[in-house]
Formats: sequence, structure tokens, C-alpha cells
Amino acid sequence: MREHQVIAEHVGRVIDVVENGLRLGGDSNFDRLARSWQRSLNAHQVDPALANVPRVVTSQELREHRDRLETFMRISREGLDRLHSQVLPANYCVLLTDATGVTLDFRTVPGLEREFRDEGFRVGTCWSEEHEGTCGIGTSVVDGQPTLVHRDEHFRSHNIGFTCSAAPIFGLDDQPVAVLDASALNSPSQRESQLLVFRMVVEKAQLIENAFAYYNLRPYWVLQCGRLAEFLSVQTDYIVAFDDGGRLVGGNRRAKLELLSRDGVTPLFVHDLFECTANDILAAAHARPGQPFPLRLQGSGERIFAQLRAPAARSRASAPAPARDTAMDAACGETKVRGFSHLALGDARLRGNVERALKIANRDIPAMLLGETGTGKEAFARALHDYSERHLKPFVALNCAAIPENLIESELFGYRDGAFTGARTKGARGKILQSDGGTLFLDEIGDMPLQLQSRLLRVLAEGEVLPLGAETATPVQLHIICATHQNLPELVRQGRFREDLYYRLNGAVFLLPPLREREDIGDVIAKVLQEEAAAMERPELRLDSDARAALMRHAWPGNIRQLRHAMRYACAIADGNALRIEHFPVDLFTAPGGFAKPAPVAALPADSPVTSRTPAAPRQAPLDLSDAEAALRARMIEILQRNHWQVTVSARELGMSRATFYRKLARLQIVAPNQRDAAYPDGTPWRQPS
Ligand SMILES: Nc1ncnc2c1ncn2[C@@H]1O[C@H](COP(=O)(O)OP(=O)(O)OP(=O)(O)O)[C@@H](O)[C@H]1O
Repeated sequence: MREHQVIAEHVGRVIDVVENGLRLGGDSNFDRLARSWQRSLNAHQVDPALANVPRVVTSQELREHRDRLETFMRISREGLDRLHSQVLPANYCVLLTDATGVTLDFRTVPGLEREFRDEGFRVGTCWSEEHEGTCGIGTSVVDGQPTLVHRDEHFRSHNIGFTCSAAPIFGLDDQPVAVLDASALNSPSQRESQLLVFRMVVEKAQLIENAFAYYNLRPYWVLQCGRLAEFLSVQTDYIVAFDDGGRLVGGNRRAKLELLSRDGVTPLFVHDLFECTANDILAAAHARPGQPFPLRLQGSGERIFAQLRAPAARSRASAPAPARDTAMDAACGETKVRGFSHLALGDARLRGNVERALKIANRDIPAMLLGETGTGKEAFARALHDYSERHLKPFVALNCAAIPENLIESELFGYRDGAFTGARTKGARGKILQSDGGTLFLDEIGDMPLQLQSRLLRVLAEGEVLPLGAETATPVQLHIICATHQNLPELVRQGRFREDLYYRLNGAVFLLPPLREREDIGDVIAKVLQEEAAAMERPELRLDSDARAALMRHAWPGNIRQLRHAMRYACAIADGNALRIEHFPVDLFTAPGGFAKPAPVAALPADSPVTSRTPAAPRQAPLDLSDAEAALRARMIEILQRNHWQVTVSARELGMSRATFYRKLARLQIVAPNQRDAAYPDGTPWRQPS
């Protein structure tokens, strides 16, 4: 009788809350529970008066539920046992359910086994909100939050004597995997009496979640981070994982919330998150094995401590790339990372490029890199190769503009013994075959002669190469990344570049921004200084504020390469630790146009006579140049004049090789005074003005 009355009162309260808007309690937790009551009644149509025990799945169903989470259950066992030993003295049982609410694992209270079982606390019982209405487990899954449901806050009258503290456990994909719960059949009526148990449940759920994240991130480098070095080995705040390329691949929930999505920006690489690169971290861990080391967060500069765990043993095929002789690799001893991590990537356009590049790295999609000279096309291509599955195979580069046309063919396709006069007696494999299975980087593809374009197209179509003088073709696995500063569609229009080859090569196009337009020009300057100073073993070198401001304002027609050369020069010249303006090449800041964007070609006095003080090529037909080409042309003319038309000095100043410089002279129709009958070293005659 009394029981009927209790049920009737409970049902009346449910109706008051759900239908009449009565509040369950004073704070927002109660509003959450009230929303759950609404769902229970309206959406799930659970009867609040029902007093039967919860549904138990069949043993076959239970096996299936357990099989799906076999590894997780193994990992969670320790957390379950720890919680159980803490709450057992107060007569709490402990449950682990999957995300559907089915109890997979259970720890009872000795002496009360029967009582718990009779009330439904056993393996196989389903505690979903759909079946039970509001309850700790079911409501935690729906809300994605830890939930305390105390006595008559439960929805179904069968459950209104229990107290349940539950916390969801999430996987790396941010979906709930399981729920941990501690429940008692009887408890004091005050809700506050449960807060301690509730806290314990939340902590143990966190522990299990971290252990599961740690397990799932085992193929990667894993940083365990915390605010106190002394606590690191016992409590991890953040877990952050990165791959061999220094790319951030995941972390625990707290790291995702607090580190990996700060201010709506998702850091892509280790150096986006910390004030150091992945290489630096490997070096620090290498230097102090098993010891915590400090890291500073980008932006805030806040210091946290970390320990590094190496990836679980992997097959040889996916081991990190072999060493290359960069200053940073050398600093890392035996441990190497590969990919983009050594490049400055603070510019949004560049980061967009990298994000796309990572997606196509292991697809059969050729990449085409566009950008002015020195913008880092080759560096990008190499990083893409290093990141890809091809990284253990060769990266072979050929600059089509740097070698004479008549040698490109043999360089590219190779030749058989004695194929032509002057050939090495043993023949040569050629760049295409050298790159078999790896990457062939064709720089300045726009300068490839038409006839060779046809041959290259054939190799791409047929997957085999016929070296000069050979009778049989050799199969080759060719993956091309090409680069150019030229307007290829325009070259196609002019008939200077094969349209079919163009479409074959432009699978994914990446436009690398010029240095002067990069948002992160300050970072690039700092990085180049750091690298050049380290190479000269003068890490203490710093830029003074004037020099830094001048470098930031400079137009940099030769982009990062020009910056690197200027910085190298300054590092060599400076006696003290401060790099000042006067340490940089003398004309860098004093030359007209040095600070501003180079003048467009239209601004040049195109019809004035050629003298050592005025621009060259005055009487030529108007050139069809892109803005970048026009700017480069103006800059080259200005530098040539100042250097009395000495090509070697001018090329160096622009950060270009001599061969590239000559090709650009020809392409941009820059003609020196008194040189009209001269020829380029590769035999190309100076173009006579029309
Ligand atoms: N993102 C970057 N961060 C730091 N340094 C970079 C970056 N990209 C390129 N560099 C540096 O800039 C210099 C020029 O790079 P690279 O040779 O790749 O340019 P490029 O565009 O291929 O030049 P070119 O068109 O003349 O062949 C190199 O010293 C390289 O290390």
C-alpha cells in the first residue's frame, strides 16, 4: 500500500515537472535532469510507474557487446578495480557499460550479491535512457557529461531508491565508448552525501579514457604533459601525439579542449602548439631519457612539462626516414623526424597548402608547385616526399632551367653504354629511373624543351622508360612533383608547353606565396637567422630592432633564398652578437625599391636608351608578363645596373644560380649594353630587340 503511494507521488511529480514546468531543484544540474525526464516521457515513452527490474540482454547478445569492446575492457579493468576498492566499504557496486547502456563488467558488494542482483545490478542489464528513463548511465551517454542521479531523481519508480554516479568515457573520435558507474541500493537522503563518490567516478573514468587514448595512439610519438614535473609520472593532464613528420595526430579530451583547439585555431604541427619543433622534442627526450622536460606553449608562453614515448615497434617499411644532413637533424642524434616540421608554416595560405598536401601525399596524384623563385618550392616538394609512404625511396631533383637543353634528355632518360660521343662508357640510368618508386622533382618544368615533353608524357602513359641508345624499355614507377614560376596555361596557349602534359602534371596545384606577402614573415626571418647562426656556431646572434624592421619591409624578389643569403652574410660579418643594418649586403636596404614592392614593368622607362643607369631592353616588343615576372624583371635590371652588368654578382645578390639567372635574362628579354651579339653559356643567343 505504502509502495503504491510512493509510486503515485513519484508519477505526480513527473507530471508536474514534465507537463507543468515545475523545477526539480535549484541549479542547472536539475534542469539537465528535468530535460532528461522530458525525453524519458515524451521521446522514449517510458512509464514512470513501472516497477519491474531492468531488461537483461541474452548471453549471446552480451557476448557480442563484449566482443566489440574486448581491448577496451582489458584496459579498463584496472580502473574498475581501483574504484571498486575505494567505494566498496560504503556498499557501492561498480559497473562498466558500453555506450548502449549494456553492462559489460560488474563488481558487486560481498554479502549483498543477491540484493544487487535482484535489483538488476549484474552483467547484461541495460541501463539506457531509452529503456530506463533518467538514470546515471543512460543520461551520461545522452548528455555526454558525468551525471549524479540520486534516489527520486530517477525516472522509473523501480530505481527511485538507488543512488548512481556515472561518467562517460570517450574514444579518440570524441564519441562515447563506455560509462563507468558506482551505485548503492541505499543512501542518505541528502544529495551532497554523494559528491565524493561522484568525484571518484569522474576521476577513474578519466584515468581509463587516458589509458585508452594512450593505447590507441601507440603508433605515434606520444607526449604526456602536465603542469608539474613531479606529478607527470602519476597524473597526466594532456596527451598529445604526433607523427614522424611532426604533424599533430590526436590527444586526450583535455588536450583537445585546452590545447588543440585554442581560439578556434587548430594547430597542425608540433611547432604550432609549442615554441619548438618535433625535432627539438626528440632531441630533448634523447638527452634526458625518461625524464620530464619543459615545453612552452605557443602564444601564451606558458611552461608545461612533458615526457615522450616512442611509437610502438613498427615494420621497417614505416620506420622514420634515413638521416639528412640538416643542422637540426644533426642535433637529434639517431632520432629523426620527417616531413614539413622544419619549415616555417605560420602563413595561412601555406598552411592550407600543407593540409591539402598531406591528404594527397599517398595518392597517385601529381603535384604542381607554383611560386616565385626562392619561395620554397623544392623544400615543399621534399617535405611532401618525406611525409609520403615513398620516403624510403629516392627523392631526385632536376632543374630543367639549370642545365643546357641538349643535356636534359640524357639527364632525364639516361643512356646506354656508348650511346653518344662523350657519354660515360658505362652509361647512366637517368633521373627518371633513379627516382623509381620515389619522387622525381622537375623544377622549372616550363623550361623543358617540347620534344622532351613528348617523351616524358610517353613515360607517364606507358610506365616505362627507354634510355638513349637502348633497345628495350625499363618499367618505372614514376611519381612527379613539378614546379615553375611561369604561367603554364599561357605557355600552353603560346604552344610552348604541351597541353596534355600540363593536364597530366597538374593533379594538385599549390601556390606558394612570395615572402613579402607572407603573414609569418617575422617567423621566417627568425627561423632563417636561427638556422644560419647555428650553422656558424653563433647561436647567440640576434637582430636589432632596426634591422628586423628593415628585413620585414623588404620586397625580397629572391624570397627565402635571398633572405638566407643576406642573413648568412650578416652572420659572417657581424663581430658582436647584434645583427644591425650595416651588417647586411650594402645595397639591400639602400637600393631604390629595396623597401618597397618592385616597380611593375609598366613603370619602367621602356623606350629610354640603354645606359649603365637606365633599364635595359628598351626597344623590344611589349612582353606579356605576369605581375610577378614584371616585378622580377624590374628588380633584375636594377641590380644589374648597380653591379655594372656583372651576372655572377647580380645572380648571387638575388639568391639565384647563374644558370637560372641567365635563363631569366633570356625569358624576360633583358639585354645588356654592348652585349647584343653575345650568347648565354648554354648557347642561347641574346635576343635581338625587334
Ligand atoms: N617554409 C620555409 N621555412 C623556412 N625556410 C624555407 C621555407 N621554404 C623554403 N625555405 C628555404 O628557402 C630557400 C629556397 O628554397 P627552395 O630552393 O625550395 O626554393 P624554390 O622555390 O625551389 O627556388 P627556385 O624557384 O629558385 O628553384 C632554401 O634555403 C629553403 O631551405
